[in-house]
Amino acid sequence: MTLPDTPSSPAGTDRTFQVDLRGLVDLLSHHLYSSPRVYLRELLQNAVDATTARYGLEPAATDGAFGIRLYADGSHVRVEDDGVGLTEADVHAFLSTIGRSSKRAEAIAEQRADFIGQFGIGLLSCFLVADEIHVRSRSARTPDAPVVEWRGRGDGSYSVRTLPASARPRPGTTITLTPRADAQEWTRPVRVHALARHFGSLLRHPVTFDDGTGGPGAAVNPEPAPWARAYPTPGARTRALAAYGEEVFGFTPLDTIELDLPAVGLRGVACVLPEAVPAGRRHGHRVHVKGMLLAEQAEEILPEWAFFVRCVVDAESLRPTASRESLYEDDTLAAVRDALAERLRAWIARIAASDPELLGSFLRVHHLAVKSLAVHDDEIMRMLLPWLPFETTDGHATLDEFARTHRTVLVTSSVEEFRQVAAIASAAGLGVVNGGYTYDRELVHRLPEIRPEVSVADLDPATLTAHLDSVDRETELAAASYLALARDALAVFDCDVALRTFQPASAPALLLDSREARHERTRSQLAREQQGGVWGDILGHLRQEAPRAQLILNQLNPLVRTAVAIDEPELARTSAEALYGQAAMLSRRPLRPAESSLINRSFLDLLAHALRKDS
Ligand SMILES: Nc1ncnc2c1ncn2[C@@H]1O[C@H](COP(=O)(O)OP(=O)(O)OP(=O)(O)O)[C@@H](O)[C@H]1O
Repeated sequence: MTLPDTPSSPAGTDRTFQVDLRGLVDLLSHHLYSSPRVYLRELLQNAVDATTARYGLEPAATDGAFGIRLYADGSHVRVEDDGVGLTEADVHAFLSTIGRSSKRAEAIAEQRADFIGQFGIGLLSCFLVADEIHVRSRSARTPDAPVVEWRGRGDGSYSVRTLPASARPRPGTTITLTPRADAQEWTRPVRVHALARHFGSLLRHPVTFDDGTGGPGAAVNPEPAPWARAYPTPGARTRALAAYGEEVFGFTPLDTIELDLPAVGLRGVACVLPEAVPAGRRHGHRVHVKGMLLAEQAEEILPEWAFFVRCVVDAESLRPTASRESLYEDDTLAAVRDALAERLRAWIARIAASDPELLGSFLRVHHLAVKSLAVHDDEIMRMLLPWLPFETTDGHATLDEFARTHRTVLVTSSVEEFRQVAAIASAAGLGVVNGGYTYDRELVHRLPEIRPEVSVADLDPATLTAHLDSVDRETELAAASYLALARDALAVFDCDVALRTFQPASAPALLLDSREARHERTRSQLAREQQGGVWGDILGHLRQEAPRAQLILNQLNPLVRTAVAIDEPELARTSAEALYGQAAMLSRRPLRPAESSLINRSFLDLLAHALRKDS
């Protein structure tokens, strides 16, 4: 491919980047901001920063001397502040230069941390709802500078003119937007008011809203944040925080935990969820920075295990990203996350020590979260392990209750193993805990650390078989030929067959089939299928001495007694297959195709036999 000849400029001529403003606004709206509504947050944020700068300039000014007024009458949206204002030079430098921000200027470097903005792009978000931004400003830093008017348009053009002092008698800035017809949704008075409340309810400078109908402006942030107010009693404080949590999140918290990290100027409240959430599903938290709502779904301020709370926090020193909808993952954020996690642990420790009723309700709902925490946290494990509920052969019980009746606690490694053995183990007087759920087995094994008198062991099929009573020699001999037939019929499943007595007598058979045994069977089956091939050799070499599955027939069961006495070989075989099928179904593990067809076949054979007998 040849490039067309283009008139080339002499080497080394410097040119200036051209910015396609429409393209840039499109980029912001589709990739940076989640919705056009952020225009109002950016306008408010600029007004707040300007007001903060004005207080910096006039530290003696009384609280509330400088405010922010918001108007929306359906045709215009206007934000007016008593902030530091702009001179004509400022307007050229900051308003007309994308990416430049007065808040990064060296002169105010020490104040930079006081501002929310820093990127110099926020104002562009106004183009999401309007084609033109109109700014009229008067500088408080240079009081005799003329009033300056700037009009910036979405096509990238702008104009600046100066006006006499009477055009804006006091320092500050007024920004007016004339919304496009397609943006009415975001600029209607009711919506503007709602957005102002949404983003600005915790702002520290007074903000009012006026819908142009002539009434007095409504306060957007009439009260300080609930944690910053004074209350007559600690109870009143707790109730107010819970009511705030309910207003923000829509649920009545089980409890509230006040958060206060002076080092980063963070305050807020964590609301304990009254209902369980699926493990690992993290809930977003509301993060305000310097009062401005930044993120509604921030996950990063708490560790993963803290999914039992939702927080509202307001921080001075967290850094927003450019979209201002999430936080920079920096050292401060990591330190905040650790410190907040510590607060939650302290709350758990406090209720564990002093509020058993609350602890009970908390663990009923959030035991999964606590288990995931206890696995990595020795202190929480020691404090709470005795109180945590587990599925056991005595039903749902805390480990403390369970260990009182079972000095040896057996634990299964899977839910299905527990299902297989629970009824029989419990009838044999064994105490078994279902260790198949996430964290449970690991936690049960740590019980002796806090209850040294208790021992914990893994329950394997052999342990259980050892607890089942053998039958007497005579019975064993009488059943020998049936057992041999049954072993032969079930050899394809690598399953041994034995006769024992165990309770409950209503259970005809028990299939002890550990996960390792099943893996081993799958492996040897593959090795057989691949015989001679490379894979067959490899799999053949991997043969392990894994336990075989065991079908244990219950001599106490009337059906089994009849079966072992059958002298018709075909029927005996079918009955063994049927007993295996029923025991496999009872274990509730997924059946293999060969097992399903065995169940079908044995059912039909037995049916045919029964019908033949009747006819
Ligand atoms: N209400 C205002 N009063 C005074 N100056 C303002 C006002 N609004 C905007 N400015 C000036 O315009 C500049 C650009 O504003 P813009 O919102 O685009 O960026 P920013 O606030 O500096 O940073 P960010 O992109 O993080 O919001 C500001 O740095 C500030 O100098």
